Amino acid sequence: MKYQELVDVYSALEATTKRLEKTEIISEYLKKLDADTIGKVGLLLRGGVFPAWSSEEIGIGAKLVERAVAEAVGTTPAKVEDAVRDEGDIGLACVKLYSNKSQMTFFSQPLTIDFVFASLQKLSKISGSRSTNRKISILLELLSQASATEAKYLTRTITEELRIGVGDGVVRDGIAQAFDIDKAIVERAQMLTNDFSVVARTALLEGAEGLSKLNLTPGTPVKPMLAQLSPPITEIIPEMGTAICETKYDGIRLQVHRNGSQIKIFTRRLENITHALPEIVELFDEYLPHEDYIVEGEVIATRDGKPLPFQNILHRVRRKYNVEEAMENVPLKLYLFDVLYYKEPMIDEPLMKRRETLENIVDTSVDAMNLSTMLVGTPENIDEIEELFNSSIAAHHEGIMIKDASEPYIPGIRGKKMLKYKAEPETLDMIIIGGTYGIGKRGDFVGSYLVALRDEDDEFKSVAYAATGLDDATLEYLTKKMKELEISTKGREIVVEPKIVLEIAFSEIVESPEYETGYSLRFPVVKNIRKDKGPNDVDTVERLLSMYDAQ
Ligand SMILES: Nc1ncnc2c1ncn2[C@@H]1O[C@H](COP(=O)(O)OP(=O)(O)OP(=O)(O)O)[C@@H](O)[C@H]1O
Repeated sequence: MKYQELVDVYSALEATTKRLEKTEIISEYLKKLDADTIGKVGLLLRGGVFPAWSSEEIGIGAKLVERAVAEAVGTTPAKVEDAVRDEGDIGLACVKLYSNKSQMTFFSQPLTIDFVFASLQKLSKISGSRSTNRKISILLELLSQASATEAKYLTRTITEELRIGVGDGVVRDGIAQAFDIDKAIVERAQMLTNDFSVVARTALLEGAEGLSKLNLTPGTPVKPMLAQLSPPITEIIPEMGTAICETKYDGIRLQVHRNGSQIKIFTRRLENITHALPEIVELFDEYLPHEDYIVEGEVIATRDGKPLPFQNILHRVRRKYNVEEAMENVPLKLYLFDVLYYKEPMIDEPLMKRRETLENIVDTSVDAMNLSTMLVGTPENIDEIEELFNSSIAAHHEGIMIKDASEPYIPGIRGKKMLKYKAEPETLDMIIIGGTYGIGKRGDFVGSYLVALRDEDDEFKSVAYAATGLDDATLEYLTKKMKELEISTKGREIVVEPKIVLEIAFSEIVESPEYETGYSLRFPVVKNIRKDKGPNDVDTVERLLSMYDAQ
């Protein structure tokens, strides 16, 4: 199957903002594909060649792509860089450069989806000495055979920014429509496997029945169930009837998988961090049965028995070297709160049953291994729930979680069945898409950051400029990062690739036509750089709107 056909689909998708049209385009295209190709296209439509659960990435920097483009079209990297600055993106720059292409390719064959897919996967595996040359030669093989539009989307895929306004939702709807399957069935299959290649292929070969059979597999991470902000305890508990109320710990959420004798640890972004936490692997090996399981919990860093701020645990997890030393300096403590799989999938069981299973399988006789502190809350013991909240705060934790005891585990959903009740006001995680350099002495620093939220098509929409809450060292760090991610700079305004996530607090959400969301924030303050989060974890415009309605 020719790559150009997929590229025509990309162009059609980019040309419309209407969700139904996008769904129709995808569905019509998918119907034409065989089982092998549809698996690849399932991933390529989302701009990648690895499933969402995989930590593999193409891993090619913008500069290297610019070098390869320069060579492919017979110009200099500086000219390519200029074109990127003028056009605002490597893809559009390619369209311009390829129209003036001086290099002729002899015996050029059309690119196929198979070849593109295999080459992009190969790129991620190259490391070590002379790796740059080997990467360039793979890039050149692709780019010298590419048409202008192929080069546009190839370079965007390689730099991991496809920009066709297609999120998981549209791909899911496209698959559902192509094979006449209920959207909810496709969605569930995607949430459980996190792999559009498996979902698309199964939909084609086995339809709804095959998709319904897909389930969790220990070893493959699943998107976690997320929490909404809780209304007052006195309101929500009568509504839920029976709730499991637990201390909310301020650490990092871990999903721990055992498959045979292998234990793997993933973050909530499905990143494999097993290597950074050897003592946690050991704890699981020793204090849980040697059965296949998927268990979730929060890990916190402690000193003298007291919890340390979240940043400390982040440093532990990010560490690649001197892990042993860090183990001594930052002792970790685990608080397990859910089990998704034990010998068999458990997510459809009510939370109360899952909690009972967890209590039966975890040996908490060692200080580091714990279950989350919990009580069963009902309208009759609201005072005890309030007491749990107070004691959690007094012990320097964040607050409490309030979870409906009768509910299943729904991966990837931020629903009403799992709530958080915190002492601190709510914040939103936003992505930096640009900024403004300061004036005078501060002229070298980006002092004000244009932040954005994710819409339903995974496009970033601006919300506010945040300029408060940063010390000089952080300003310096952010400015350096922004320069690395720079797309263009005009005057004092810089535009960057959306990669850095900031946690922003604010006093109020207000309507504002100046920003793309149509809303803005009063008194935005940067609380943290969320190095543990990426573009996919950025909060949504929908969430902003629901907070606006709530205020
Ligand atoms: N007992 C607990 N049960 C469930 N989650 C817990 C618990 N203690 C701490 N947590 C953490 O709280 C998070 C739930 O809040 P939420 O879904 O809003 O995640 P978040 O976006 O990281 O928000 P926050 O920044 O408030 O933690 C979980 O992902 C988990 O990391």
